Amino acid sequence: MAALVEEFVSRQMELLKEEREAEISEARAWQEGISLKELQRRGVCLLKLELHCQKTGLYGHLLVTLQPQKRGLDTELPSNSFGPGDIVGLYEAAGQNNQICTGIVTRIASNSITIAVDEPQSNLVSLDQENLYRLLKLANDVTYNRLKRALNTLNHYGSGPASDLIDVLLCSSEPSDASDTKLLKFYNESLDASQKEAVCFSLAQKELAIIHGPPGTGKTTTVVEIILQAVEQGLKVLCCAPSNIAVDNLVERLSDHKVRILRLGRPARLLESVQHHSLDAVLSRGDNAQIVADIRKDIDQAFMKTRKTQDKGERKHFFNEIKILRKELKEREEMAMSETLQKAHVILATNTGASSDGPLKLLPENHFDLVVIDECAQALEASCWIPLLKVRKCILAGDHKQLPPTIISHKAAAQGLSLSLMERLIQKCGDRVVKMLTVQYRMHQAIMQWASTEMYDGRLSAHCSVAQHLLKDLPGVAPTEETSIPLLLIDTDGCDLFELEVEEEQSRGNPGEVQLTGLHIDALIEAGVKAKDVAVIAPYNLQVDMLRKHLYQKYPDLEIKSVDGFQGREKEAVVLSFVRSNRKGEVGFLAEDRRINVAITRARRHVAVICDSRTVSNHNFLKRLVEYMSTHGEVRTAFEYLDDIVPGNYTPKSSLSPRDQEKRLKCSIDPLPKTLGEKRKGRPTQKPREGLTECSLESRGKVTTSETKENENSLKHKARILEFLDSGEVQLDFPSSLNAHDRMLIHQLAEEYGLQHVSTGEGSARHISICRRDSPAELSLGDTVVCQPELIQACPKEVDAGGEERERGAGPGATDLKTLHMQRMEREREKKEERVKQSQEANVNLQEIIGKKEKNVGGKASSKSKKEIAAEEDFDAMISAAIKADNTCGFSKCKASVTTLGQLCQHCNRRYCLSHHIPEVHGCGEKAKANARQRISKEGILYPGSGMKDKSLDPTKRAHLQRRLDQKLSELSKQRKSKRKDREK
Ligand SMILES: Nc1ncnc2c1ncn2[C@@H]1O[C@H](COP(=O)(O)OP(=O)(O)OP(=O)(O)O)[C@@H](O)[C@H]1O
Ligand SMILES: [Zn+2]
Ligand SMILES: [Zn+2]
Repeated sequence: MAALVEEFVSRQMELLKEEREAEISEARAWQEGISLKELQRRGVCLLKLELHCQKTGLYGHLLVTLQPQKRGLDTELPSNSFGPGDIVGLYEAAGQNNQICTGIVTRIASNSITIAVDEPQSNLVSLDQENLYRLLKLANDVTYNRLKRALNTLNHYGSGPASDLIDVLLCSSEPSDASDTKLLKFYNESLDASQKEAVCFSLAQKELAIIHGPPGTGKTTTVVEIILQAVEQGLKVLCCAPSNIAVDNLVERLSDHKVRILRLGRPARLLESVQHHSLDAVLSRGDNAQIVADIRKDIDQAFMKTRKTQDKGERKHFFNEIKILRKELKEREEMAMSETLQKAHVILATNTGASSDGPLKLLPENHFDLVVIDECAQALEASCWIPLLKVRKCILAGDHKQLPPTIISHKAAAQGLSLSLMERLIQKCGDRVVKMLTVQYRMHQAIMQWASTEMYDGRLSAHCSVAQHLLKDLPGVAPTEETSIPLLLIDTDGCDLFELEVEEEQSRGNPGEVQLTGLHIDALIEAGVKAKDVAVIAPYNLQVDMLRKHLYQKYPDLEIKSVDGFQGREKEAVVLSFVRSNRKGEVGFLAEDRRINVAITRARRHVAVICDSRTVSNHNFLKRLVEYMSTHGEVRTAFEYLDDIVPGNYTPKSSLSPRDQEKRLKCSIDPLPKTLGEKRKGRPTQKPREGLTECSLESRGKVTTSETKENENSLKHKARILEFLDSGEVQLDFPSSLNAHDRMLIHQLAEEYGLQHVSTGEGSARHISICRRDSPAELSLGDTVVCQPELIQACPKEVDAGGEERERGAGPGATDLKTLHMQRMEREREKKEERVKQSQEANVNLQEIIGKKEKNVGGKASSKSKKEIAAEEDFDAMISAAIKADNTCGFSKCKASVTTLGQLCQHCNRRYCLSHHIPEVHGCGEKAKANARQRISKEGILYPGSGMKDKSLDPTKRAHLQRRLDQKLSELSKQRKSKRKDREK
């Protein structure tokens, strides 16, 4: 038996040593050969500090408060990573390495930092108001030493309270039979059956009970009930967790009840309900407090005197006085503290905070009856042994299907350091010691179901209060497409939104996904979701940084963090950027299933996953996630957003290799899925790639795209077309500034009304025109290609033979884009049908007029030409999307470029040069006035100019952006070239 313990201890020691060395060498590699200035920049050093004050704190520790040098301009400390509990070295600013003392940070504010100085009694520190000092963060070995001490104690454990427990936890000894469960009166009557069962079970067990609490199942609620019941039974409880936050969480929850609780260590949360129970606060309310305060004052005064006097003898006298005062102080404080500790029903601390070199040394060995460790699956096992050695029984709560403790050394982790006590015991003892909570109170059923199946044996169920809840049910949130679905997959497959390859960087970023994330967040916020209710989660720090840069300014309340930073938290909506997108199919960090589980299960009402399904599907677990999202949620392809994220990320025409161009061309010359009149035949004939595409095709039926903007635009275009039909004019030109989507809308509307439509002009001047079929003019403008009979003949086969013919020419990438495109078109068509139905209902009169027109128009247009034009147009749309800002002025006869200095008229949607952009100049005066009147009466705001809010950029800014864009494009194409070369080598 002793041998088993010894073996366990020596193994743990080895792994901890390994970890400690990794920690130190990481810190060293990081600080070596670096100037003090650079260290300050990295947040681990504070230069040029002056003494603000020194006081005597708890235990007679000297508390030194430092602040930035007043002479300097900064009254604030530079940004830094100092925090309470950090070990620091205090140095004189002059000279390289004269350390005065070490200490622990007790308080840090924006303009001051306080440290508690560890001083040997012989070397009393006295700092000088005139001097300058600096602080350097030191490697903290307090934790390591405490872990080692606990393991050593375990190794030589005699007959203390924990002997039986040690046998159960480490040796072959079986847990004893449980005592009879008593009928309990629950403090919290609303506990569900699985929670009540867990409470009764935990109390009845003799040595060990484990509560497995999957996300949102009320683990803490259950633990609180257990603690209350234990106190009711007269037990003294030591309650621990690996992090200060988790401890504070329990303190807060317990503080609502009539139990005496005491929080050791420094609370991380500043909540009154938490601070109130800290040891300092409790002591300061005690009987002894006044006396102790008096003594401290005496010490401080004696200190002042030592500084004033120059006389050596006198100084020595004062120092002696201080020593005596400190001794008295210490005795009185310990007495008060011991009393306080004895009186408490529940003492809470971090695992390492429960160490016997802290206040707990003041309690007798048998004081505690029960240790409860929350978030046990995230603690190093050695740290659990610190509290465990004090009791005969423990209750462990946590979820080993979420992330294990963070470990720096890969080797140590691989050899078992990341295996938590909880997980190890479940492996060892099995279900006999475990109760799982099975009702969850967080996630929509659809979000939960995935996690339940993948991680929790399908045992979870969603409480009815959350099972169907959606973002749109939140107050102030409008029902939009985004707020009405629990699951959304935005797939970048085939869109070339690759991850960044940063050399010598472990971390990864993906600018395309950053943009997509931004667009989706825009949609959520526009619908009324509050930024503070949204979490943006990425597995890589680089991506987190990039997302912050992109989003914080716009939405400061957004929380953007790594997965690990969100464990234990929840948000109404979660947007996940998976980052990885590469040809090799590497998923790296994502391969940790528990990380993905944590990420997804933070969400209450909505999860959006942005990923490259092709890359991430190389990992089976992720593949199943993608499949789940595809069958149970909505799938969009990033392709649908490309219009909006061009040109920063999308490869423009100019920088494509000829082959790529050809590929693009091929894949985009797909006819639109059989347009009007041939309903439901539009599905692509080619075989979709693997599961995903198939799933997304299946799920497409559920899609109810209703982006309000799109509708608005479509109504606008429709109105214009109706106007045109009424006007008796022959031809209607749409501005070349229209984006690809608008062109598609127009194309569809033209089809709907049996109008001829065609793209005219070259390059940037290209725009779409429509005309009547019966018109004698038949689009006879200059260089316009009308209906292009040659083109139809050039590739009749392609049009007729359908998918197979085209597939031959296009590579796999092309097939994907094609599929995506087909899906989009199918959706467009469905939407259009919906719109037609709506307008039929609402606009009977208008429809009658159109009906007459349509008769005149003569519906039999060449369907081939339609398809051909559509295909050509789609290609055109892609290119124009890539070089969006590219036009000439919309004023007839003006040839000025509007690429950099153009402005879009909101009324006619054309882009004009600076001399023609005023509505009155180019003929939109009336509309502008009407609009302004409307606006003024609606918003009560008067905008300058023609009464329209000018959303366009100011010209200089625009020019600047254009230049940056050009630079970026040429950079990208250079990069691509050099990469290709590398590959060829
Ligand atoms: N029996 C219950 N009836 C109603 N609501 C409950 C019940 N139990 C827990 N909840 C609610 O579920 C939410 C989560 O509870 P709690 O904080 O205890 O969960 P947890 O499991 O500790 O969370 P985590 O998964 O982050 O560890 C809380 O809002 C809580 O009020
Ligand atoms: Zn002009
Ligand atoms: Zn205009």
